[in-house]
Amino acid sequence: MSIISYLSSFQASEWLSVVTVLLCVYVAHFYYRYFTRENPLPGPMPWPIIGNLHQMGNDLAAWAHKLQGVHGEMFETYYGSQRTIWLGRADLTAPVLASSTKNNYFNRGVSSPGMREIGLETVGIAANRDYESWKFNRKFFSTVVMSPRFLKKSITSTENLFMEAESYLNTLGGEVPVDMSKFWFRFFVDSMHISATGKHAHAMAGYYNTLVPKNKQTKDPKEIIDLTDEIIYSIRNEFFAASFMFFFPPFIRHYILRYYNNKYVNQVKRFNDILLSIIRNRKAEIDALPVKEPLNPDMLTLLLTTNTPRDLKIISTGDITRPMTDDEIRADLKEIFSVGIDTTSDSFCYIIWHMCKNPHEKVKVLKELNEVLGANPKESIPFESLDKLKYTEAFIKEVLRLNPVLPFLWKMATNDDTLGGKRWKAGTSVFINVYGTHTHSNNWERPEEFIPARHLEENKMNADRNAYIPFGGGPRLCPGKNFAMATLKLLTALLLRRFDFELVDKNAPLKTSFTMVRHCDELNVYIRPKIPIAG
Ligand code: HEM
Repeated sequence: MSIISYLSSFQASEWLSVVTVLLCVYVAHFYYRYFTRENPLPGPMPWPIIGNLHQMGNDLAAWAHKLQGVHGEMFETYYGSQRTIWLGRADLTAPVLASSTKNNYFNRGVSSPGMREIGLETVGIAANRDYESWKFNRKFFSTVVMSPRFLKKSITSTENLFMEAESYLNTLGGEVPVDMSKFWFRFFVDSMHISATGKHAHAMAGYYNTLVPKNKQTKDPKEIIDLTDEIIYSIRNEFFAASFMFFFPPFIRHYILRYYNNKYVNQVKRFNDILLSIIRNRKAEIDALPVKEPLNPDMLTLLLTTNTPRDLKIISTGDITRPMTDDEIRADLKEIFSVGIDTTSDSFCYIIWHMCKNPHEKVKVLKELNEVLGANPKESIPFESLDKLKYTEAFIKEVLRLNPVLPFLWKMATNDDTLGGKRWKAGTSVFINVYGTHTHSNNWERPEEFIPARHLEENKMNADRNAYIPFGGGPRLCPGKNFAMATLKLLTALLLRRFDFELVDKNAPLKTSFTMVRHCDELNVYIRPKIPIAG
Protein backbone atom coordinates (compact mmCIF):
# COMPACT_ATOMS: atom_id res chain seq x y z
CA MET A 1 0.00 0.00 0.00
CA SER A 2 1.45 3.41 -0.96
CA ILE A 3 1.81 6.12 1.69
CA ILE A 4 -0.81 8.24 -0.09
CA SER A 5 -3.45 5.53 -0.06
CA TYR A 6 -2.51 4.63 3.54
CA LEU A 7 -3.00 8.28 4.62
CA SER A 8 -6.23 8.66 2.67
CA SER A 9 -7.72 5.75 4.65
CA PHE A 10 -7.46 7.87 7.89
CA GLN A 11 -10.66 8.92 9.67
CA ALA A 12 -11.10 12.57 10.83
CA SER A 13 -10.34 11.59 14.46
CA GLU A 14 -7.10 9.89 13.31
CA TRP A 15 -6.07 13.02 11.44
CA LEU A 16 -6.71 15.04 14.58
CA SER A 17 -4.45 12.70 16.55
CA VAL A 18 -1.69 12.99 13.92
CA VAL A 19 -1.90 16.80 13.88
CA THR A 20 -1.90 16.91 17.71
CA VAL A 21 1.17 14.64 17.89
CA LEU A 22 3.02 16.74 15.26
CA LEU A 23 2.12 19.93 17.11
CA CYS A 24 3.35 18.49 20.42
CA VAL A 25 6.63 17.42 18.80
CA TYR A 26 7.02 20.89 17.27
CA VAL A 27 6.29 22.67 20.58
CA ALA A 28 8.59 20.31 22.52
CA HIS A 29 11.36 20.89 19.96
CA PHE A 30 10.81 24.67 20.06
CA TYR A 31 11.05 24.82 23.87
CA TYR A 32 13.95 22.36 23.95
CA ARG A 33 15.88 24.74 21.67
CA TYR A 34 14.71 27.74 23.71
CA PHE A 35 15.81 26.32 27.07
CA THR A 36 19.16 25.05 25.73
CA ARG A 37 19.99 28.22 23.71
CA GLU A 38 23.43 29.73 23.92
CA ASN A 39 23.83 32.81 26.18
CA PRO A 40 20.31 32.90 27.62
CA LEU A 41 19.29 36.48 28.41
CA PRO A 42 16.32 37.67 30.43
CA GLY A 43 13.19 38.50 28.42
CA PRO A 44 9.56 37.49 27.93
CA MET A 45 8.93 33.79 27.18
CA PRO A 46 8.22 33.33 23.43
CA TRP A 47 5.42 31.22 21.92
CA PRO A 48 6.10 28.76 19.10
CA ILE A 49 5.69 30.22 15.58
CA ILE A 50 4.82 33.77 16.71
CA GLY A 51 7.51 34.37 19.34
CA ASN A 52 6.50 37.50 21.31
CA LEU A 53 4.43 39.05 18.50
CA HIS A 54 1.27 38.72 20.62
CA GLN A 55 2.82 40.78 23.42
CA MET A 56 4.30 43.61 21.36
CA GLY A 57 1.00 45.43 20.81
CA ASN A 58 1.10 48.16 18.21
CA ASP A 59 4.03 50.04 19.73
CA LEU A 60 7.15 47.88 19.60
CA ALA A 61 9.42 50.72 20.75
CA ALA A 62 7.39 51.51 23.89
CA TRP A 63 7.09 47.79 24.68
CA ALA A 64 10.84 47.27 24.32
CA HIS A 65 11.58 50.25 26.54
CA LYS A 66 9.25 48.86 29.19
CA LEU A 67 11.11 45.54 28.96
CA GLN A 68 14.40 47.35 29.55
CA GLY A 69 12.92 48.64 32.83
CA VAL A 70 12.09 45.04 33.85
CA HIS A 71 15.05 43.04 32.47
CA GLY A 72 17.90 45.57 32.31
CA GLU A 73 19.92 46.97 29.41
CA MET A 74 20.56 43.64 27.69
CA PHE A 75 17.60 41.35 27.08
CA GLU A 76 16.06 39.26 24.33
CA THR A 77 12.78 39.02 22.41
CA TYR A 78 11.50 36.92 19.51
CA TYR A 79 9.54 37.89 16.43
CA GLY A 80 8.48 34.60 14.92
CA SER A 81 11.38 32.27 15.64
CA GLN A 82 13.94 35.07 15.21
CA ARG A 83 15.78 35.89 18.42
CA THR A 84 16.77 39.54 18.90
CA ILE A 85 19.25 40.93 21.41
CA TRP A 86 18.36 44.39 22.72
CA LEU A 87 21.02 46.81 23.96
CA GLY A 88 20.13 49.95 25.87
CA ARG A 89 23.37 51.42 27.25
CA ALA A 90 26.10 53.31 25.41
CA ASP A 91 29.07 51.17 26.48
CA LEU A 92 27.28 47.99 25.30
CA THR A 93 26.69 49.38 21.81
CA ALA A 94 30.26 50.53 21.03
CA PRO A 95 31.13 47.62 18.64
CA VAL A 96 27.78 48.00 16.83
CA LEU A 97 28.16 51.74 16.24
CA ALA A 98 31.91 51.81 15.48
CA SER A 99 32.53 54.11 12.52
CA SER A 100 35.35 51.90 11.20
CA THR A 101 34.88 50.44 7.71
CA LYS A 102 35.41 47.04 9.37
CA ASN A 103 32.18 47.50 11.37
CA ASN A 104 30.63 44.06 11.82
CA TYR A 105 27.06 45.42 11.80
CA PHE A 106 26.61 46.68 8.27
CA ASN A 107 23.22 45.05 7.75
CA ARG A 108 20.03 46.56 9.12
CA GLY A 109 18.47 43.58 10.92
CA VAL A 110 18.35 40.06 9.56
CA SER A 111 17.32 39.23 6.02
CA SER A 112 13.56 38.81 5.85
CA PRO A 113 11.58 36.89 3.22
CA GLY A 114 8.92 39.63 3.32
CA MET A 115 11.38 42.43 2.57
CA ARG A 116 12.79 40.34 -0.27
CA GLU A 117 9.28 39.84 -1.64
CA ILE A 118 8.75 43.60 -1.95
CA GLY A 119 12.23 44.00 -3.44
CA LEU A 120 13.70 46.20 -0.71
CA GLU A 121 16.84 44.24 0.14
CA THR A 122 18.88 44.84 -3.00
CA VAL A 123 17.99 48.39 -4.04
CA GLY A 124 18.28 51.86 -2.51
CA ILE A 125 20.05 52.54 0.75
CA ALA A 126 18.11 52.06 3.99
CA ALA A 127 17.09 48.41 3.54
CA ASN A 128 19.77 47.39 1.02
CA ARG A 129 21.79 44.35 2.13
CA ASP A 130 24.00 44.10 -0.94
CA TYR A 131 27.18 45.92 0.10
CA GLU A 132 28.35 46.90 -3.40
CA SER A 133 24.91 48.12 -4.45
CA TRP A 134 24.46 50.03 -1.13
CA LYS A 135 27.90 51.64 -1.48
CA PHE A 136 27.09 52.82 -5.00
CA ASN A 137 23.67 54.27 -4.03
CA ARG A 138 24.87 55.79 -0.79
CA LYS A 139 27.79 57.49 -2.53
CA PHE A 140 25.44 59.17 -5.02
CA PHE A 141 22.84 60.04 -2.39
CA SER A 142 25.25 61.39 0.23
CA THR A 143 27.28 63.37 -2.28
CA VAL A 144 24.12 65.17 -3.41
CA VAL A 145 22.49 65.64 0.01
CA MET A 146 25.67 66.80 1.74
CA SER A 147 26.90 69.12 -1.04
CA PRO A 148 26.90 72.79 0.14
CA ARG A 149 25.19 73.83 -3.10
CA PHE A 150 22.27 71.42 -2.53
CA LEU A 151 22.00 72.43 1.13
CA LYS A 152 22.01 76.16 0.32
CA LYS A 153 19.44 75.80 -2.44
CA SER A 154 17.18 73.65 -0.25
CA ILE A 155 17.36 76.18 2.58
CA THR A 156 16.37 79.00 0.20
CA SER A 157 13.42 77.04 -1.18
CA THR A 158 12.36 76.02 2.36
CA GLU A 159 12.34 79.67 3.39
CA ASN A 160 10.23 80.56 0.32
CA LEU A 161 7.87 77.74 1.18
CA PHE A 162 7.56 79.11 4.70
CA MET A 163 6.05 82.31 3.20
CA GLU A 164 3.34 80.13 1.69
CA ALA A 165 2.84 78.33 5.03
CA GLU A 166 2.65 81.72 6.75
CA SER A 167 -0.20 82.84 4.51
CA TYR A 168 -2.19 79.66 5.33
CA LEU A 169 -1.50 79.92 9.06
CA ASN A 170 -2.58 83.56 9.07
CA THR A 171 -5.99 82.45 7.78
CA LEU A 172 -6.30 79.14 9.69
CA GLY A 173 -4.96 80.26 13.06
CA GLY A 174 -6.30 82.71 15.62
CA GLU A 175 -8.95 81.26 17.87
CA VAL A 176 -9.32 78.04 15.84
CA PRO A 177 -6.93 75.20 16.78
CA VAL A 178 -4.57 74.00 14.05
CA ASP A 179 -3.19 70.45 14.09
CA MET A 180 0.55 71.03 13.71
CA SER A 181 1.25 67.36 12.95
CA LYS A 182 -0.90 67.42 9.79
CA PHE A 183 0.10 70.90 8.70
CA TRP A 184 3.87 70.44 8.96
CA PHE A 185 3.77 66.97 7.47
CA ARG A 186 2.27 68.60 4.36
CA PHE A 187 4.89 71.34 4.53
CA PHE A 188 7.68 68.76 4.51
CA VAL A 189 6.10 66.88 1.61
CA ASP A 190 6.34 70.13 -0.37
CA SER A 191 9.81 70.97 0.88
CA MET A 192 11.30 67.49 0.17
CA HIS A 193 9.50 67.31 -3.17
CA ILE A 194 11.06 70.60 -4.26
CA SER A 195 14.51 69.56 -2.96
CA ALA A 196 14.24 66.18 -4.67
CA THR A 197 12.59 67.08 -7.97
CA GLY A 198 12.74 70.89 -8.24
CA LYS A 199 8.93 70.94 -8.55
CA HIS A 200 6.15 72.03 -6.22
CA ALA A 201 3.80 69.27 -4.97
CA HIS A 202 1.09 71.66 -3.62
CA ALA A 203 0.60 69.39 -0.58
CA MET A 204 0.02 72.26 1.86
CA ALA A 205 -2.44 73.92 -0.50
CA GLY A 206 -4.33 70.63 -0.85
CA TYR A 207 -4.62 70.32 2.93
CA TYR A 208 -5.52 74.01 3.38
CA ASN A 209 -8.31 73.65 0.82
CA THR A 210 -9.89 70.89 2.91
CA LEU A 211 -10.08 73.24 5.92
CA VAL A 212 -11.49 76.46 4.43
CA PRO A 213 -14.76 77.30 2.63
CA LYS A 214 -14.75 77.11 -1.16
CA ASN A 215 -14.41 80.87 -1.66
CA LYS A 216 -11.13 80.91 0.29
CA GLN A 217 -9.57 77.90 -1.46
CA THR A 218 -6.41 78.30 -3.54
CA LYS A 219 -6.30 77.75 -7.29
CA ASP A 220 -3.42 75.23 -7.17
CA PRO A 221 -3.61 72.59 -9.94
CA LYS A 222 -5.98 69.81 -8.89
CA GLU A 223 -4.24 67.05 -10.87
CA ILE A 224 -0.93 67.75 -9.05
CA ILE A 225 -2.69 67.87 -5.65
CA ASP A 226 -4.34 64.51 -6.42
CA LEU A 227 -1.03 62.92 -7.41
CA THR A 228 0.58 64.32 -4.27
CA ASP A 229 -2.22 62.86 -2.16
CA GLU A 230 -1.48 59.50 -3.70
CA ILE A 231 2.23 59.89 -2.92
CA ILE A 232 1.37 60.81 0.70
CA TYR A 233 -0.88 57.76 0.99
CA SER A 234 1.95 55.61 -0.44
CA ILE A 235 4.56 57.03 1.95
CA ARG A 236 2.40 56.18 4.98
CA ASN A 237 1.64 52.72 3.62
CA GLU A 238 5.28 52.01 2.89
CA PHE A 239 5.93 52.10 6.68
CA PHE A 240 3.02 49.75 7.40
CA ALA A 241 4.03 47.48 4.52
CA ALA A 242 7.69 47.30 5.58
CA SER A 243 6.78 46.59 9.27
CA PHE A 244 4.24 43.96 8.26
CA MET A 245 6.51 42.25 5.72
CA PHE A 246 9.49 42.30 8.09
CA PHE A 247 7.87 41.01 11.25
CA PHE A 248 5.36 38.44 10.03
CA PRO A 249 6.70 35.07 8.85
CA PRO A 250 5.69 33.95 5.30
CA PHE A 251 3.34 31.23 6.63
CA ILE A 252 1.25 33.75 8.58
CA ARG A 253 1.30 36.34 5.77
CA HIS A 254 0.45 33.92 2.98
CA TYR A 255 -2.18 31.78 4.73
CA ILE A 256 -3.66 33.71 7.66
CA LEU A 257 -3.16 37.39 6.78
CA ARG A 258 -3.30 36.90 3.02
CA TYR A 259 -5.59 39.93 2.45
CA TYR A 260 -3.11 42.34 4.10
CA ASN A 261 -0.15 40.69 2.40
CA ASN A 262 -1.63 41.24 -1.06
CA LYS A 263 -2.80 44.75 -0.18
CA TYR A 264 0.68 45.85 0.94
CA VAL A 265 2.49 44.18 -1.96
CA ASN A 266 0.21 45.96 -4.45
CA GLN A 267 0.60 49.31 -2.71
CA VAL A 268 4.40 49.09 -2.78
CA LYS A 269 4.21 48.30 -6.50
CA ARG A 270 1.89 51.28 -7.10
CA PHE A 271 4.32 53.63 -5.29
CA ASN A 272 7.20 52.30 -7.41
CA ASP A 273 5.18 52.95 -10.57
CA ILE A 274 4.39 56.55 -9.54
CA LEU A 275 8.06 57.24 -8.85
CA LEU A 276 9.18 55.66 -12.13
CA SER A 277 6.73 57.85 -14.04
CA ILE A 278 8.16 60.98 -12.32
CA ILE A 279 11.65 59.85 -13.40
CA ARG A 280 10.64 59.11 -16.98
CA ASN A 281 8.88 62.48 -17.32
CA ARG A 282 11.96 64.29 -16.09
CA LYS A 283 14.15 62.28 -18.45
CA ALA A 284 11.92 63.32 -21.34
CA GLU A 285 12.14 66.98 -20.22
CA ILE A 286 15.95 66.79 -20.09
CA ASP A 287 16.12 65.13 -23.51
CA ALA A 288 13.83 67.81 -24.97
CA LEU A 289 15.99 70.66 -23.64
CA PRO A 290 18.75 71.91 -26.02
CA VAL A 291 22.20 70.87 -24.78
CA LYS A 292 23.20 74.52 -24.23
CA GLU A 293 20.21 75.24 -21.92
CA PRO A 294 21.20 75.01 -18.21
CA LEU A 295 19.51 72.25 -16.18
CA ASN A 296 18.06 72.80 -12.70
CA PRO A 297 20.46 71.17 -10.20
CA ASP A 298 17.76 69.41 -8.12
CA MET A 299 18.41 65.95 -6.72
CA LEU A 300 16.55 64.08 -9.45
CA THR A 301 18.37 65.89 -12.27
CA LEU A 302 21.72 65.29 -10.55
CA LEU A 303 21.00 61.58 -10.12
CA LEU A 304 19.84 61.31 -13.75
CA THR A 305 22.72 63.20 -15.37
CA THR A 306 25.82 62.44 -13.28
CA ASN A 307 28.27 60.32 -15.29
CA THR A 308 26.28 60.98 -18.51
CA PRO A 309 27.09 63.42 -21.37
CA ARG A 310 24.75 65.96 -19.65
CA ASP A 311 26.73 65.71 -16.35
CA LEU A 312 26.38 69.02 -14.44
CA LYS A 313 29.77 68.39 -12.78
CA ILE A 314 28.32 69.41 -9.41
CA ILE A 315 28.93 66.12 -7.67
CA SER A 316 31.87 63.79 -8.01
CA THR A 317 31.32 60.08 -7.52
CA GLY A 318 35.05 59.32 -7.44
CA ASP A 319 35.92 55.90 -8.78
CA ILE A 320 32.28 55.22 -9.71
CA THR A 321 31.93 56.22 -13.35
CA ARG A 322 28.66 54.66 -14.46
CA PRO A 323 25.32 56.51 -14.34
CA MET A 324 22.44 55.26 -12.19
CA THR A 325 19.68 53.07 -13.59
CA ASP A 326 16.01 54.16 -13.38
CA ASP A 327 15.40 51.55 -10.69
CA GLU A 328 18.29 52.83 -8.58
CA ILE A 329 17.06 56.42 -8.91
CA ARG A 330 13.53 55.27 -8.08
CA ALA A 331 14.80 53.68 -4.86
CA ASP A 332 16.73 56.85 -3.88
CA LEU A 333 13.71 59.04 -4.59
CA LYS A 334 11.57 56.76 -2.45
CA GLU A 335 14.16 57.06 0.30
CA ILE A 336 14.05 60.85 0.40
CA PHE A 337 10.25 60.71 0.50
CA SER A 338 9.73 57.87 2.94
CA VAL A 339 12.76 58.38 5.20
CA GLY A 340 13.20 62.15 4.85
CA ILE A 341 9.67 63.52 5.25
CA ASP A 342 8.28 61.79 8.34
CA THR A 343 11.51 62.04 10.33
CA THR A 344 11.79 65.81 9.88
CA SER A 345 8.08 66.64 10.18
CA ASP A 346 7.64 64.51 13.32
CA SER A 347 10.79 66.06 14.83
CA PHE A 348 9.45 69.55 14.08
CA CYS A 349 6.20 68.62 15.78
CA TYR A 350 8.17 67.58 18.89
CA ILE A 351 10.12 70.86 18.76
CA ILE A 352 6.84 72.82 18.82
CA TRP A 353 5.56 70.71 21.72
CA HIS A 354 8.71 71.32 23.79
CA MET A 355 8.56 75.05 22.96
CA CYS A 356 5.06 75.12 24.46
CA LYS A 357 6.03 72.99 27.45
CA ASN A 358 9.24 74.90 28.26
CA PRO A 359 8.45 78.64 27.87
CA HIS A 360 11.61 79.73 29.75
CA GLU A 361 13.74 77.81 27.21
CA LYS A 362 11.73 79.29 24.35
CA VAL A 363 12.66 82.77 25.62
CA LYS A 364 16.36 81.83 25.53
CA VAL A 365 16.07 80.60 21.94
CA LEU A 366 14.23 83.79 20.92
CA LYS A 367 16.92 85.93 22.56
CA GLU A 368 19.61 84.16 20.54
CA LEU A 369 17.60 84.48 17.32
CA ASN A 370 17.26 88.23 17.81
CA GLU A 371 20.96 88.63 18.66
CA VAL A 372 22.20 86.61 15.68
CA LEU A 373 19.57 87.43 13.06
CA GLY A 374 18.64 90.99 14.08
CA ALA A 375 15.41 92.43 15.37
CA ASN A 376 13.44 92.34 12.10
CA PRO A 377 11.67 88.95 11.89
CA LYS A 378 10.70 89.60 8.27
CA GLU A 379 14.32 89.58 7.14
CA SER A 380 15.56 86.54 5.25
CA ILE A 381 17.85 84.13 7.15
CA PRO A 382 21.20 83.59 5.41
CA PHE A 383 22.39 79.97 5.22
CA GLU A 384 25.66 80.98 6.92
CA SER A 385 23.82 82.32 10.01
CA LEU A 386 22.36 78.91 10.82
CA ASP A 387 25.76 77.75 12.06
CA LYS A 388 25.81 80.55 14.62
CA LEU A 389 22.52 79.50 16.28
CA LYS A 390 24.17 77.44 19.03
CA TYR A 391 21.38 77.56 21.62
CA THR A 392 18.70 76.86 19.00
CA GLU A 393 20.74 73.84 17.93
CA ALA A 394 21.10 72.71 21.56
CA PHE A 395 17.31 73.01 21.97
CA ILE A 396 16.69 70.84 18.88
CA LYS A 397 19.29 68.30 20.05
CA GLU A 398 17.54 68.02 23.41
CA VAL A 399 14.21 67.44 21.64
CA LEU A 400 15.80 64.65 19.57
CA ARG A 401 17.28 63.15 22.75
CA LEU A 402 13.91 62.84 24.46
CA ASN A 403 11.85 62.24 21.31
CA PRO A 404 14.03 60.27 18.88
CA VAL A 405 11.89 59.61 15.79
CA LEU A 406 13.71 56.32 15.31
CA PRO A 407 13.41 54.96 18.87
CA PHE A 408 15.48 51.90 18.06
CA LEU A 409 18.18 50.95 15.54
CA TRP A 410 18.24 47.60 13.77
CA LYS A 411 21.54 45.86 13.22
CA MET A 412 22.86 42.36 12.54
CA ALA A 413 26.25 40.77 13.25
CA THR A 414 27.93 39.75 9.97
CA ASN A 415 30.57 37.64 11.75
CA ASP A 416 30.82 36.11 15.23
CA ASP A 417 31.37 38.86 17.80
CA THR A 418 31.49 39.70 21.51
CA LEU A 419 28.75 41.90 22.97
CA GLY A 420 28.13 42.48 26.68
CA GLY A 421 30.91 40.02 27.51
CA LYS A 422 29.24 37.15 25.61
CA ARG A 423 30.19 35.57 22.31
CA TRP A 424 27.46 35.75 19.63
CA LYS A 425 27.14 33.91 16.34
CA ALA A 426 27.15 35.57 12.91
CA GLY A 427 23.58 36.44 11.95
CA THR A 428 22.56 37.56 15.47
CA SER A 429 19.91 40.26 15.29
CA VAL A 430 20.76 43.25 17.49
CA PHE A 431 18.40 46.16 18.24
CA ILE A 432 19.56 49.30 20.05
CA ASN A 433 17.04 51.02 22.31
CA VAL A 434 17.77 54.65 21.38
CA TYR A 435 15.43 56.21 23.93
CA GLY A 436 16.81 53.90 26.66
CA THR A 437 20.35 54.95 25.72
CA HIS A 438 19.37 58.64 25.59
CA THR A 439 17.99 58.52 29.13
CA HIS A 440 20.48 56.21 30.84
CA SER A 441 21.71 57.57 34.17
CA ASN A 442 25.26 56.33 33.42
CA ASN A 443 25.55 59.02 30.77
CA TRP A 444 22.97 61.68 31.56
CA GLU A 445 22.39 63.74 34.69
CA ARG A 446 18.69 64.28 35.45
CA PRO A 447 17.98 62.28 32.25
CA GLU A 448 14.21 62.83 32.14
CA GLU A 449 14.49 66.63 32.37
CA PHE A 450 14.53 68.95 29.36
CA ILE A 451 17.87 70.79 29.59
CA PRO A 452 19.10 72.09 26.19
CA ALA A 453 22.23 73.68 27.71
CA ARG A 454 23.69 70.21 28.27
CA HIS A 455 24.46 70.11 24.52
CA LEU A 456 26.46 73.37 24.45
CA GLU A 457 30.16 72.81 23.78
CA GLU A 458 31.17 74.33 27.14
CA ASN A 459 28.78 72.10 29.15
CA LYS A 460 29.28 68.80 27.37
CA MET A 461 29.17 66.28 30.18
CA ASN A 462 28.99 63.28 27.93
CA ALA A 463 32.24 61.69 26.88
CA ASP A 464 30.63 58.67 25.21
CA ARG A 465 29.44 59.58 21.70
CA ASN A 466 27.26 56.47 21.59
CA ALA A 467 25.11 57.94 24.38
CA TYR A 468 23.54 60.34 21.84
CA ILE A 469 22.41 58.59 18.66
CA PRO A 470 19.27 60.23 17.15
CA PHE A 471 20.86 59.83 13.69
CA GLY A 472 22.24 56.35 14.40
CA GLY A 473 25.89 55.44 13.96
CA GLY A 474 28.46 53.33 12.16
CA PRO A 475 28.49 52.98 8.38
CA ARG A 476 24.71 53.41 8.16
CA LEU A 477 24.68 56.78 9.98
CA CYS A 478 21.90 58.98 8.58
CA PRO A 479 23.21 60.75 5.43
CA GLY A 480 20.45 63.38 5.77
CA LYS A 481 21.71 64.53 9.20
CA ASN A 482 23.13 67.94 8.17
CA PHE A 483 20.26 68.61 5.80
CA ALA A 484 17.69 67.77 8.51
CA MET A 485 19.42 69.84 11.21
CA ALA A 486 19.77 72.89 8.92
CA THR A 487 16.10 72.65 7.88
CA LEU A 488 14.87 72.23 11.47
CA LYS A 489 16.96 75.18 12.65
CA LEU A 490 15.67 77.40 9.87
CA LEU A 491 12.03 76.50 10.51
CA THR A 492 12.35 76.88 14.27
CA ALA A 493 13.78 80.38 13.73
CA LEU A 494 11.10 81.37 11.21
CA LEU A 495 8.18 80.03 13.26
CA LEU A 496 9.34 81.49 16.57
CA ARG A 497 10.06 84.92 15.19
CA ARG A 498 6.80 85.22 13.30
CA PHE A 499 4.18 83.38 15.37
CA ASP A 500 2.97 82.97 18.93
CA PHE A 501 1.59 79.53 19.67
CA GLU A 502 0.22 77.62 22.66
CA LEU A 503 -1.17 74.13 23.26
CA VAL A 504 -4.95 73.82 23.18
CA ASP A 505 -4.78 71.28 26.01
CA LYS A 506 -1.75 72.12 28.13
CA ASN A 507 -1.97 68.93 30.20
CA ALA A 508 -2.55 66.38 27.46
CA PRO A 509 0.35 64.01 26.74
CA LEU A 510 1.83 63.92 23.24
CA LYS A 511 -0.24 61.73 20.91
CA THR A 512 2.15 59.42 19.07
CA SER A 513 2.17 56.05 17.34
CA PHE A 514 4.90 53.78 16.04
CA THR A 515 5.45 52.22 12.61
CA MET A 516 9.24 52.07 12.12
CA VAL A 517 9.20 55.83 12.97
CA ARG A 518 7.64 57.44 16.09
CA HIS A 519 4.89 59.57 14.51
CA CYS A 520 3.39 62.67 16.06
CA ASP A 521 -0.30 61.88 15.48
CA GLU A 522 -1.91 65.10 16.66
CA LEU A 523 -0.74 68.41 18.10
CA ASN A 524 -3.46 71.02 18.37
CA VAL A 525 -2.25 74.56 19.02
CA TYR A 526 -3.60 78.08 18.86
CA ILE A 527 -1.28 79.92 16.51
CA ARG A 528 -1.29 83.68 15.94
CA PRO A 529 0.91 85.95 13.81
CA LYS A 530 3.23 88.22 15.80
CA ILE A 531 3.42 90.68 12.97
CA PRO A 532 0.19 92.47 12.10
CA ILE A 533 -1.18 91.18 8.78
CA ALA A 534 -1.13 93.93 6.18
CA GLY A 535 -4.57 95.12 4.99
C1 HEM B 1 15.32 64.72 12.08
C2 HEM B 1 15.43 64.05 10.96
C3 HEM B 1 16.07 62.70 10.80
C4 HEM B 1 16.40 61.77 11.76
C5 HEM B 1 16.21 61.87 13.28
C6 HEM B 1 16.98 60.65 11.07
C7 HEM B 1 17.46 59.51 11.70
C8 HEM B 1 17.99 58.42 11.04
C9 HEM B 1 18.44 57.23 11.69
C10 HEM B 1 18.42 56.96 13.19
C11 HEM B 1 18.89 56.38 10.73
C12 HEM B 1 19.44 54.95 10.96
C13 HEM B 1 20.91 55.02 11.22
C14 HEM B 1 21.49 53.70 11.71
O1 HEM B 1 20.94 52.64 11.41
O2 HEM B 1 22.51 53.72 12.40
C15 HEM B 1 18.70 57.03 9.45
C16 HEM B 1 19.04 56.48 8.24
C17 HEM B 1 18.83 57.11 7.04
N1 HEM B 1 18.35 58.39 6.84
FE1 HEM B 1 17.80 59.69 8.27
N2 HEM B 1 16.99 60.89 9.73
C18 HEM B 1 16.45 62.15 9.52
C19 HEM B 1 16.30 62.78 8.30
C20 HEM B 1 16.67 62.28 7.10
C21 HEM B 1 16.55 62.98 5.83
C22 HEM B 1 16.00 64.40 5.67
C23 HEM B 1 17.00 62.14 4.87
C24 HEM B 1 17.11 62.36 3.39
C25 HEM B 1 17.39 63.48 2.85
C26 HEM B 1 17.41 60.90 5.51
C27 HEM B 1 17.90 59.80 4.87
C28 HEM B 1 18.30 58.64 5.49
C29 HEM B 1 18.77 57.46 4.78
C30 HEM B 1 18.89 57.30 3.27
C31 HEM B 1 19.12 56.50 5.75
C32 HEM B 1 19.69 55.11 5.52
C33 HEM B 1 21.21 55.16 5.59
C34 HEM B 1 21.90 53.82 5.30
O3 HEM B 1 21.30 52.79 5.52
O4 HEM B 1 23.06 53.84 4.84
N3 HEM B 1 17.21 61.03 6.87
N4 HEM B 1 18.17 58.28 9.67
